[in-house]
Amino acid sequence: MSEPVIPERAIPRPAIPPAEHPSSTPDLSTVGYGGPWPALLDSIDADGDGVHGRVVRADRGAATVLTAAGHVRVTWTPATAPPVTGDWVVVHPDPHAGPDHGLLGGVATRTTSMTRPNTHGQRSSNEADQVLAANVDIVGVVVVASEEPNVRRLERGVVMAYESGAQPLVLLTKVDLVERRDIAIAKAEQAAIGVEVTPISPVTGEGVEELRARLAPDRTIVLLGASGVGKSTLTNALVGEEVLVTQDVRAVDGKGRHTTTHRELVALPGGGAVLDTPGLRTLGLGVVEDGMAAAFPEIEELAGSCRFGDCRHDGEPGCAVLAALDDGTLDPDRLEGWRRIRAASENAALRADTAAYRQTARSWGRIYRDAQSLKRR
Ligand SMILES: Nc1nc2c(ncn2[C@@H]2O[C@H](COP(=O)(O)OP(=O)(O)OP(=O)(O)O)[C@@H](O)[C@H]2O)c(=O)[nH]1
Ligand SMILES: [Zn+2]
Repeated sequence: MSEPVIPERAIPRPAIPPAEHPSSTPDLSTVGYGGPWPALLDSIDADGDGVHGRVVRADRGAATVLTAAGHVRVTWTPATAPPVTGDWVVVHPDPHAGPDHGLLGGVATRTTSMTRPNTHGQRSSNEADQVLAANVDIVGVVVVASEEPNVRRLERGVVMAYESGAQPLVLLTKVDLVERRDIAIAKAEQAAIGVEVTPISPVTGEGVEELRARLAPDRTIVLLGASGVGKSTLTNALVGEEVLVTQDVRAVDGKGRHTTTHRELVALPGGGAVLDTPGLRTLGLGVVEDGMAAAFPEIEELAGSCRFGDCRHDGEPGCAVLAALDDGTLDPDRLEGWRRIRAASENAALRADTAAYRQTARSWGRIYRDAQSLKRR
Protein backbone atom coordinates (compact mmCIF):
# COMPACT_ATOMS: atom_id res chain seq x y z
CA MET A 1 0.00 0.00 0.00
CA SER A 2 1.36 3.41 -0.94
CA GLU A 3 1.79 6.19 1.60
CA PRO A 4 -1.54 7.93 2.23
CA VAL A 5 -1.86 11.27 0.49
CA ILE A 6 -3.69 14.14 2.11
CA PRO A 7 -5.00 16.86 -0.17
CA GLU A 8 -2.77 19.92 -0.55
CA ARG A 9 -3.43 22.99 1.51
CA ALA A 10 -4.39 24.88 -1.61
CA ILE A 11 -7.52 22.77 -1.77
CA PRO A 12 -9.82 24.20 0.86
CA ARG A 13 -11.33 20.95 2.08
CA PRO A 14 -10.47 17.36 1.29
CA ALA A 15 -13.38 16.64 -1.00
CA ILE A 16 -14.38 13.01 -1.33
CA PRO A 17 -16.56 12.16 -4.29
CA PRO A 18 -20.03 11.16 -3.08
CA ALA A 19 -19.97 7.92 -5.05
CA GLU A 20 -16.95 6.74 -3.11
CA HIS A 21 -18.22 8.02 0.17
CA PRO A 22 -21.92 7.40 0.65
CA SER A 23 -22.81 8.11 4.26
CA SER A 24 -24.15 4.61 4.85
CA THR A 25 -21.09 2.72 3.61
CA PRO A 26 -17.76 4.22 4.54
CA ASP A 27 -14.82 3.29 2.48
CA LEU A 28 -12.47 2.99 5.39
CA SER A 29 -12.40 -0.71 4.64
CA THR A 30 -9.72 0.13 2.09
CA VAL A 31 -7.47 0.80 5.03
CA GLY A 32 -8.65 -2.05 7.14
CA TYR A 33 -11.59 -0.69 9.05
CA GLY A 34 -15.24 -1.15 8.49
CA GLY A 35 -17.48 -0.20 11.32
CA PRO A 36 -21.01 0.97 11.52
CA TRP A 37 -20.92 4.42 10.05
CA PRO A 38 -22.55 6.63 12.61
CA ALA A 39 -25.18 8.66 10.83
CA LEU A 40 -24.48 11.33 13.39
CA LEU A 41 -21.20 12.16 11.68
CA ASP A 42 -23.19 13.53 8.80
CA SER A 43 -25.21 15.76 11.09
CA ILE A 44 -22.03 17.07 12.78
CA ASP A 45 -20.55 17.84 9.42
CA ALA A 46 -23.65 19.36 7.95
CA ASP A 47 -21.85 20.90 4.99
CA GLY A 48 -20.42 17.49 4.19
CA ASP A 49 -16.92 18.60 3.24
CA GLY A 50 -14.91 17.13 6.11
CA VAL A 51 -13.40 13.67 6.01
CA HIS A 52 -14.63 10.94 8.28
CA GLY A 53 -12.29 8.78 10.24
CA ARG A 54 -11.62 6.79 13.35
CA VAL A 55 -9.24 7.67 16.16
CA VAL A 56 -6.49 5.05 16.30
CA ARG A 57 -4.56 6.79 19.03
CA ALA A 58 -5.41 9.62 21.39
CA ASP A 59 -2.91 11.69 23.30
CA ARG A 60 -3.12 14.88 25.31
CA GLY A 61 -3.99 17.55 22.81
CA ALA A 62 -3.74 15.50 19.62
CA ALA A 63 -5.02 12.29 18.11
CA THR A 64 -4.11 10.13 15.15
CA VAL A 65 -7.14 9.59 12.95
CA LEU A 66 -7.39 7.06 10.19
CA THR A 67 -9.35 8.47 7.26
CA ALA A 68 -9.96 7.10 3.81
CA ALA A 69 -7.10 9.35 2.76
CA GLY A 70 -4.69 7.93 5.34
CA HIS A 71 -3.52 8.89 8.81
CA VAL A 72 -4.01 12.46 9.94
CA ARG A 73 -2.76 14.10 13.12
CA VAL A 74 -5.72 15.96 14.52
CA THR A 75 -5.90 18.74 17.10
CA TRP A 76 -8.82 20.58 18.66
CA THR A 77 -9.64 23.74 20.54
CA PRO A 78 -9.48 23.74 24.35
CA ALA A 79 -13.25 24.03 24.55
CA THR A 80 -13.72 20.72 22.73
CA ALA A 81 -14.09 17.50 24.68
CA PRO A 82 -11.08 15.39 23.66
CA PRO A 83 -11.71 12.33 21.52
CA VAL A 84 -10.55 8.88 22.65
CA THR A 85 -9.26 5.86 20.78
CA GLY A 86 -12.10 4.25 18.86
CA ASP A 87 -14.07 7.46 18.36
CA TRP A 88 -15.58 8.17 14.95
CA VAL A 89 -14.81 11.74 14.01
CA VAL A 90 -15.02 14.38 11.30
CA VAL A 91 -11.76 16.05 10.33
CA HIS A 92 -11.17 19.34 8.54
CA PRO A 93 -7.82 20.40 7.15
CA ASP A 94 -5.74 22.68 9.36
CA PRO A 95 -4.84 25.73 7.27
CA HIS A 96 -1.87 26.49 9.54
CA ALA A 97 -0.30 23.05 9.63
CA GLY A 98 1.08 20.48 7.24
CA PRO A 99 -1.04 18.41 4.89
CA ASP A 100 -1.16 15.44 7.23
CA HIS A 101 -2.61 17.60 10.00
CA GLY A 102 -6.24 18.33 10.60
CA LEU A 103 -8.71 19.95 12.94
CA LEU A 104 -11.38 18.04 14.79
CA GLY A 105 -14.77 18.81 13.33
CA GLY A 106 -16.88 16.65 15.63
CA VAL A 107 -17.12 13.36 17.47
CA ALA A 108 -19.97 10.91 16.90
CA THR A 109 -22.06 9.77 19.82
CA ARG A 110 -20.36 6.72 21.32
CA THR A 111 -22.13 3.40 21.05
CA THR A 112 -20.14 2.12 24.05
CA SER A 113 -17.56 3.63 26.41
CA MET A 114 -14.90 1.94 28.48
CA THR A 115 -14.63 4.22 31.48
CA ARG A 116 -11.95 4.39 34.10
CA PRO A 117 -13.15 4.98 37.64
CA ASN A 118 -11.49 8.20 38.79
CA THR A 119 -9.02 8.21 41.68
CA HIS A 120 -11.87 8.02 44.12
CA GLY A 121 -13.38 5.02 42.43
CA GLN A 122 -16.38 7.00 41.24
CA ARG A 123 -17.38 7.39 37.66
CA SER A 124 -16.70 10.93 36.75
CA SER A 125 -19.54 13.24 35.90
CA ASN A 126 -17.09 14.79 33.48
CA GLU A 127 -17.18 11.77 31.24
CA ALA A 128 -14.71 13.06 28.69
CA ASP A 129 -11.85 12.93 31.18
CA GLN A 130 -12.42 9.34 32.11
CA VAL A 131 -13.39 7.48 28.96
CA LEU A 132 -10.46 5.36 27.78
CA ALA A 133 -11.96 3.85 24.65
CA ALA A 134 -15.09 4.23 22.57
CA ASN A 135 -17.21 2.13 20.26
CA VAL A 136 -15.94 -1.21 21.45
CA ASP A 137 -18.32 -3.98 20.41
CA ILE A 138 -16.87 -6.95 22.25
CA VAL A 139 -14.95 -7.09 25.51
CA GLY A 140 -12.83 -10.22 25.55
CA VAL A 141 -12.49 -11.29 29.17
CA VAL A 142 -9.22 -13.17 28.94
CA VAL A 143 -8.47 -15.83 31.55
CA VAL A 144 -6.15 -18.79 31.45
CA ALA A 145 -8.01 -22.06 30.97
CA SER A 146 -7.88 -23.89 34.28
CA GLU A 147 -9.77 -26.49 36.26
CA GLU A 148 -9.62 -23.92 39.08
CA PRO A 149 -10.26 -20.61 37.32
CA ASN A 150 -10.11 -17.28 39.09
CA VAL A 151 -13.87 -16.95 39.38
CA ARG A 152 -13.85 -13.54 41.07
CA ARG A 153 -11.69 -12.06 38.34
CA LEU A 154 -13.90 -13.57 35.68
CA GLU A 155 -17.02 -12.13 37.27
CA ARG A 156 -15.42 -8.68 37.50
CA GLY A 157 -14.44 -8.83 33.83
CA VAL A 158 -17.96 -9.71 32.76
CA VAL A 159 -19.47 -6.96 34.90
CA MET A 160 -17.01 -4.48 33.41
CA ALA A 161 -17.87 -5.53 29.87
CA TYR A 162 -21.59 -5.09 30.45
CA GLU A 163 -20.99 -1.80 32.25
CA SER A 164 -19.35 -0.41 29.12
CA GLY A 165 -22.29 -1.39 26.97
CA ALA A 166 -20.26 -3.90 24.97
CA GLN A 167 -20.89 -7.62 24.66
CA PRO A 168 -18.69 -9.84 26.85
CA LEU A 169 -16.93 -12.90 25.49
CA VAL A 170 -14.89 -15.14 27.76
CA LEU A 171 -11.66 -16.24 26.11
CA LEU A 172 -10.03 -19.19 27.81
CA THR A 173 -6.42 -18.87 26.71
CA LYS A 174 -3.58 -21.37 26.82
CA VAL A 175 -6.13 -24.14 26.44
CA ASP A 176 -3.25 -26.24 25.06
CA LEU A 177 -1.87 -26.41 28.61
CA VAL A 178 -4.95 -27.53 30.52
CA GLU A 179 -5.45 -31.20 31.17
CA ARG A 180 -9.23 -31.30 31.63
CA ARG A 181 -10.51 -28.72 29.22
CA ASP A 182 -14.08 -29.92 29.74
CA ILE A 183 -13.83 -28.99 33.41
CA ALA A 184 -12.14 -25.67 32.59
CA ILE A 185 -14.92 -24.73 30.19
CA ALA A 186 -17.69 -25.84 32.54
CA LYS A 187 -16.21 -23.87 35.44
CA ALA A 188 -15.88 -20.75 33.32
CA GLU A 189 -19.45 -21.11 32.08
CA GLN A 190 -20.64 -21.41 35.68
CA ALA A 191 -18.85 -18.18 36.56
CA ALA A 192 -20.11 -16.32 33.52
CA ILE A 193 -23.74 -17.34 33.16
CA GLY A 194 -25.19 -16.34 29.83
CA VAL A 195 -21.82 -15.43 28.35
CA GLU A 196 -20.20 -17.36 25.55
CA VAL A 197 -17.00 -19.13 26.58
CA THR A 198 -14.43 -19.80 23.86
CA PRO A 199 -11.32 -21.91 24.36
CA ILE A 200 -8.43 -20.44 22.42
CA SER A 201 -4.72 -20.93 21.90
CA PRO A 202 -2.56 -18.80 19.67
CA VAL A 203 0.15 -21.43 20.13
CA THR A 204 -1.81 -24.25 18.49
CA GLY A 205 -4.00 -21.84 16.53
CA GLU A 206 -7.17 -23.21 18.06
CA GLY A 207 -10.06 -20.72 18.06
CA VAL A 208 -8.09 -17.91 16.42
CA GLU A 209 -9.70 -18.13 13.00
CA GLU A 210 -13.16 -18.32 14.58
CA LEU A 211 -12.52 -15.20 16.62
CA ARG A 212 -11.19 -13.37 13.57
CA ALA A 213 -14.30 -14.36 11.63
CA ARG A 214 -16.49 -13.12 14.43
CA LEU A 215 -14.80 -9.71 14.36
CA ALA A 216 -14.98 -9.35 10.59
CA PRO A 217 -15.90 -7.14 8.93
CA ASP A 218 -16.38 -4.29 11.35
CA ARG A 219 -16.36 -5.18 15.03
CA THR A 220 -13.91 -3.86 17.58
CA ILE A 221 -12.66 -5.98 20.46
CA VAL A 222 -10.80 -5.05 23.64
CA LEU A 223 -8.92 -7.72 25.57
CA LEU A 224 -9.08 -7.39 29.35
CA GLY A 225 -7.13 -9.64 31.66
CA ALA A 226 -4.29 -10.02 34.10
CA SER A 227 -0.69 -9.70 33.03
CA GLY A 228 0.61 -12.84 31.34
CA VAL A 229 -2.71 -14.37 30.33
CA GLY A 230 -1.71 -13.96 26.68
CA LYS A 231 -3.45 -10.81 25.42
CA SER A 232 -0.52 -9.65 23.27
CA THR A 233 0.09 -13.13 21.90
CA LEU A 234 -3.57 -13.40 20.93
CA THR A 235 -3.60 -9.93 19.35
CA ASN A 236 -0.58 -10.80 17.24
CA ALA A 237 -2.19 -14.07 16.20
CA LEU A 238 -5.36 -12.23 15.15
CA VAL A 239 -3.48 -9.56 13.22
CA GLY A 240 -1.10 -12.10 11.71
CA GLU A 241 2.01 -10.11 12.60
CA GLU A 242 3.88 -8.91 15.65
CA VAL A 243 2.16 -5.64 16.45
CA LEU A 244 2.43 -6.06 20.20
CA VAL A 245 5.45 -7.08 22.20
CA THR A 246 4.78 -10.18 24.27
CA GLN A 247 6.24 -10.88 27.69
CA ASP A 248 8.86 -13.23 26.20
CA VAL A 249 10.28 -10.44 24.06
CA ARG A 250 9.96 -7.84 26.78
CA ALA A 251 11.93 -10.04 29.18
CA VAL A 252 14.80 -10.08 26.70
CA ASP A 253 15.01 -6.49 25.55
CA GLY A 254 12.66 -4.53 27.80
CA LYS A 255 10.69 -2.98 24.92
CA GLY A 256 7.40 -1.20 25.42
CA ARG A 257 4.16 -2.99 24.64
CA HIS A 258 3.83 -1.92 21.02
CA THR A 259 6.40 -2.78 18.38
CA THR A 260 6.84 -0.24 15.63
CA THR A 261 3.61 1.67 15.33
CA HIS A 262 2.11 3.20 18.37
CA ARG A 263 -1.42 2.79 17.17
CA GLU A 264 -3.78 1.59 19.80
CA LEU A 265 -6.38 0.41 17.33
CA VAL A 266 -5.02 -2.32 15.10
CA ALA A 267 -6.84 -3.44 12.00
CA LEU A 268 -7.44 -7.12 11.36
CA PRO A 269 -7.12 -8.76 7.98
CA GLY A 270 -10.68 -9.19 6.80
CA GLY A 271 -11.91 -6.25 8.87
CA GLY A 272 -12.51 -5.48 12.48
CA ALA A 273 -9.98 -4.23 14.96
CA VAL A 274 -8.31 -4.86 18.30
CA LEU A 275 -8.22 -1.85 20.58
CA ASP A 276 -5.34 -1.82 23.06
CA THR A 277 -4.98 1.34 25.11
CA PRO A 278 -2.70 1.71 28.12
CA GLY A 279 -4.60 1.33 31.34
CA LEU A 280 -7.48 -0.45 29.70
CA ARG A 281 -6.20 -3.99 29.99
CA THR A 282 -6.25 -4.09 33.74
CA LEU A 283 -9.01 -1.61 34.37
CA GLY A 284 -10.46 -1.69 37.88
CA LEU A 285 -14.12 -1.68 38.77
CA GLY A 286 -15.59 1.53 40.11
CA VAL A 287 -19.19 2.13 40.92
CA VAL A 288 -21.22 -0.49 39.10
CA GLU A 289 -24.60 0.37 37.71
CA ASP A 290 -26.30 -1.89 35.15
CA GLY A 291 -23.45 -4.38 34.81
CA MET A 292 -24.46 -6.35 37.90
CA ALA A 293 -27.92 -7.28 36.70
CA ALA A 294 -26.58 -8.38 33.33
CA ALA A 295 -23.71 -10.40 34.79
CA PHE A 296 -25.86 -12.11 37.42
CA PRO A 297 -29.08 -12.66 35.49
CA GLU A 298 -30.36 -15.46 37.73
CA ILE A 299 -29.97 -13.34 40.87
CA GLU A 300 -31.57 -10.38 39.13
CA GLU A 301 -34.54 -12.53 38.17
CA LEU A 302 -34.96 -13.88 41.70
CA ALA A 303 -34.65 -10.37 43.14
CA GLY A 304 -37.78 -9.46 41.19
CA SER A 305 -39.73 -11.76 43.50
CA CYS A 306 -38.32 -10.45 46.78
CA ARG A 307 -40.96 -8.81 48.97
CA PHE A 308 -39.07 -5.52 49.13
CA GLY A 309 -38.03 -3.71 46.01
CA ASP A 310 -34.76 -2.63 47.63
CA CYS A 311 -34.06 -6.07 49.17
CA ARG A 312 -30.34 -6.59 49.82
CA HIS A 313 -30.79 -10.34 50.21
CA ASP A 314 -29.16 -10.12 53.62
CA GLY A 315 -31.93 -11.70 55.69
CA GLU A 316 -34.94 -9.52 54.87
CA PRO A 317 -38.30 -11.30 55.15
CA GLY A 318 -39.73 -12.64 51.91
CA CYS A 319 -36.34 -12.71 50.16
CA ALA A 320 -36.57 -14.88 47.05
CA VAL A 321 -32.80 -14.97 46.63
CA LEU A 322 -32.21 -16.47 50.09
CA ALA A 323 -35.12 -18.85 49.54
CA ALA A 324 -33.46 -20.09 46.33
CA LEU A 325 -30.23 -20.49 48.26
CA ASP A 326 -32.06 -22.59 50.86
CA ASP A 327 -33.75 -24.86 48.37
CA GLY A 328 -30.53 -25.32 46.43
CA THR A 329 -31.60 -23.69 43.17
CA LEU A 330 -29.08 -20.83 43.57
CA ASP A 331 -25.37 -21.58 43.65
CA PRO A 332 -24.01 -20.06 46.90
CA ASP A 333 -20.80 -19.10 45.14
CA ARG A 334 -22.76 -16.91 42.72
CA LEU A 335 -24.31 -14.99 45.59
CA GLU A 336 -20.84 -14.68 47.11
CA GLY A 337 -19.51 -13.18 43.86
CA TRP A 338 -22.50 -10.87 43.58
CA ARG A 339 -22.02 -9.67 47.17
CA ARG A 340 -18.34 -8.95 46.64
CA ILE A 341 -18.96 -6.82 43.59
CA ARG A 342 -21.80 -5.01 45.32
CA ALA A 343 -19.52 -4.33 48.31
CA ALA A 344 -16.72 -3.07 46.06
CA SER A 345 -19.12 -0.82 44.18
CA GLU A 346 -20.58 0.57 47.41
CA ASN A 347 -17.09 1.23 48.73
CA ALA A 348 -16.22 3.09 45.56
CA ALA A 349 -19.36 5.18 45.90
CA LEU A 350 -18.57 5.91 49.52
CA ARG A 351 -15.02 6.98 48.70
CA ALA A 352 -16.36 9.26 46.00
CA ASP A 353 -18.87 10.76 48.42
CA THR A 354 -16.14 11.31 51.01
CA ALA A 355 -13.94 12.93 48.42
CA ALA A 356 -16.80 15.16 47.32
CA TYR A 357 -17.52 16.03 50.95
CA ARG A 358 -13.88 16.96 51.60
CA GLN A 359 -13.79 19.03 48.46
CA THR A 360 -16.89 20.92 49.57
CA ALA A 361 -15.43 21.41 53.04
CA ARG A 362 -12.22 22.76 51.53
CA SER A 363 -14.12 25.18 49.33
CA TRP A 364 -16.16 26.43 52.25
CA GLY A 365 -13.00 26.74 54.34
CA ARG A 366 -11.52 28.95 51.66
CA ILE A 367 -14.67 31.06 51.38
CA TYR A 368 -14.67 31.47 55.16
CA ARG A 369 -11.01 32.52 55.21
CA ASP A 370 -11.58 34.95 52.35
CA ALA A 371 -14.52 36.45 54.24
CA GLN A 372 -12.40 36.78 57.39
CA SER A 373 -9.60 38.53 55.55
CA LEU A 374 -12.09 40.90 53.94
CA LYS A 375 -13.45 41.78 57.37
CA ARG A 376 -9.95 42.49 58.67
CA ARG A 377 -9.24 44.91 55.86
N1 LIG B 1 1.22 -22.44 25.96
C1 LIG B 1 0.73 -21.25 25.65
N2 LIG B 1 1.40 -20.14 26.00
C2 LIG B 1 0.87 -18.94 25.70
C3 LIG B 1 -0.37 -18.82 25.01
N3 LIG B 1 -0.64 -17.52 24.85
C4 LIG B 1 0.39 -16.85 25.40
N4 LIG B 1 1.31 -17.69 25.92
C5 LIG B 1 2.55 -17.31 26.63
O1 LIG B 1 2.19 -16.57 27.80
C6 LIG B 1 3.15 -15.56 28.09
C7 LIG B 1 2.49 -14.22 28.27
O2 LIG B 1 1.88 -13.83 27.05
P1 LIG B 1 1.57 -12.31 26.67
O3 LIG B 1 0.82 -12.34 25.40
O4 LIG B 1 2.80 -11.49 26.72
O5 LIG B 1 0.62 -11.90 27.87
P2 LIG B 1 -0.18 -10.53 28.11
O6 LIG B 1 -1.51 -10.90 28.63
O7 LIG B 1 -0.14 -9.69 26.89
O8 LIG B 1 0.68 -9.85 29.25
P3 LIG B 1 0.79 -8.28 29.64
O9 LIG B 1 1.28 -7.56 28.42
O10 LIG B 1 1.80 -8.27 30.76
O11 LIG B 1 -0.56 -7.83 30.08
C8 LIG B 1 4.14 -15.61 26.94
O12 LIG B 1 5.24 -16.36 27.38
C9 LIG B 1 3.40 -16.33 25.85
O13 LIG B 1 4.26 -17.03 24.97
C10 LIG B 1 -1.06 -20.04 24.65
O14 LIG B 1 -2.16 -20.06 24.08
N5 LIG B 1 -0.47 -21.22 24.99
ZN1 LIG C 1 -33.95 -10.51 48.44
